[in-house]
Amino acid sequence: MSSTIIRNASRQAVRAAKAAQVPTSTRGLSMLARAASPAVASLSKQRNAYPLHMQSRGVKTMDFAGTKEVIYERSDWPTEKLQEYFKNDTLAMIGYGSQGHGQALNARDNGLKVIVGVRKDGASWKEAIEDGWVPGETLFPIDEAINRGTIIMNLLSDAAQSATWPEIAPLITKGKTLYFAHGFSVVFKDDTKVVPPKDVDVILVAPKGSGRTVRTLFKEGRGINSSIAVWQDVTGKAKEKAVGLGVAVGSGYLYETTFEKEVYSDLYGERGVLMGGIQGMFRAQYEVLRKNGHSPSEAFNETVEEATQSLFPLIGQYGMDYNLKDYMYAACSTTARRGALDWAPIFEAANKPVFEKLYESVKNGTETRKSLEFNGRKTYRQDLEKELAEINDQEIWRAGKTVRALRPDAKRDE
Ligand SMILES: NC(=O)C1=CN([C@@H]2O[C@H](COP(=O)(O)OP(=O)(O)OC[C@H]3O[C@@H](n4cnc5c(N)ncnc54)[C@H](OP(=O)(O)O)[C@@H]3O)[C@@H](O)[C@H]2O)C=CC1
Ligand SMILES: CC[C@](O)(C(C)=O)C(=O)O
Ligand SMILES: [Mg+2]
Ligand SMILES: [Mg+2]
Repeated sequence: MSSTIIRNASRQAVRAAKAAQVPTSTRGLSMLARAASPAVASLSKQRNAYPLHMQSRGVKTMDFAGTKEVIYERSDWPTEKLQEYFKNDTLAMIGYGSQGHGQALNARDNGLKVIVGVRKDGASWKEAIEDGWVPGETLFPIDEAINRGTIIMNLLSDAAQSATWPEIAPLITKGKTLYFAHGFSVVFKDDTKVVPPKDVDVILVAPKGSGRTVRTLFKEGRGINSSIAVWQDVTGKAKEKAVGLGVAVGSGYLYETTFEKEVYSDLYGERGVLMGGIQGMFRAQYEVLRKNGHSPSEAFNETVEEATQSLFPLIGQYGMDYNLKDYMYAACSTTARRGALDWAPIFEAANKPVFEKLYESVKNGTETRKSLEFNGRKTYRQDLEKELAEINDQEIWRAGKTVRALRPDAKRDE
């Protein structure tokens, strides 16, 4: 059974490598094979089952649809090397939201010295204690954590990074490293006023997934993909540190970018297909079905449930590769294929102007200013919760709750 899975994944990886014009003997196969089959990834972890040619061997240049890019892999940074490299460092995780939590716990589990810094009266302080951080030992108020740290990981909310900068900036003294998970604060410095001191390395590791996923993938022995970038390299080691820290916080592989490219693409993606776009598209389709007399369950199933349970995972595993039997199009009927091929360009044309507008709004700082204003309010948590509760209360998501409860594997605590 396992050898069949590996053989199939290997074939898929070879095909994918050919499509990407990468020689099949290169080290990219491990990543391609893992993308092709999570089953193989888990088998590999359990039994070290990868054939040699599929094992990952670190930094490499790969061909992404005709463009060569450098990527870094966890295999270049085994735990012993991480621990040795950062043996004189204290990672001060400032902020304990979704990312702070995931990255701090992963780095701690990788054997690095990590402390957490958050405000004492906030929700994060309590959450950190629940996760085993000890006040006075590994959990401190923000200023004290920065004083104790050598690598200052500023993972406060983007708005809080701006609001707290006047107090934080003087504490970022020569010899420390300033680390972000987003390009927001320094790229939009005219709005945020975050200008790092000239004598410290400034780096970024931006996981391309939620902090919760950063943690769960790490615990499963897998790894998120992250972007890395350098804003300021004083020591000549900034990039190396970024890669090492990227691995320490749970990345499986890392792509090199710039602070600007990271923040533009990130703000754009989350407002677009990843969150805002998909939410809007789901709702529009659902509402039209309902207006035409379809029941809530039918409208939900045909819009969200089938997408998340069946078709999107196929895209995740195989993309749209027509060579593979299980890719999304091949797995659907010829009737569906015909209709989808006809309608895809119509949706593309309708959406393109919206995406153009969105990109412009990101690049000219409008999105940043809105975020700073809203998330900078004292009442930001309550204000957000109120709006999110309104979404929860929309019929589509109430119907979804019942649909999910019917899944045979459903957790019954919703
Ligand atoms: N969420 C994600 O998965 C991703 C996030 N990022 C980036 O990582 C960084 C952190 O994001 P995320 O983890 O989502 O955290 P949030 O944006 O949810 O921020 C939460 C943290 O900010 C603190 N905070 C908020 N306001 C203040 C304030 N005025 N003073 C002091 N502390 C404050 C909160 O503390 P308290 O509990 O005390 O309010 C909490 O610890 C951001 O740069 C974000 O863009 C990057 C990739 C993905
Ligand atoms: C998609 C949202 C995100 O950009 C992320 C999880 O990557 C974020 O800012 O949370
Ligand atoms: Mg993101
Ligand atoms: Mg983001």
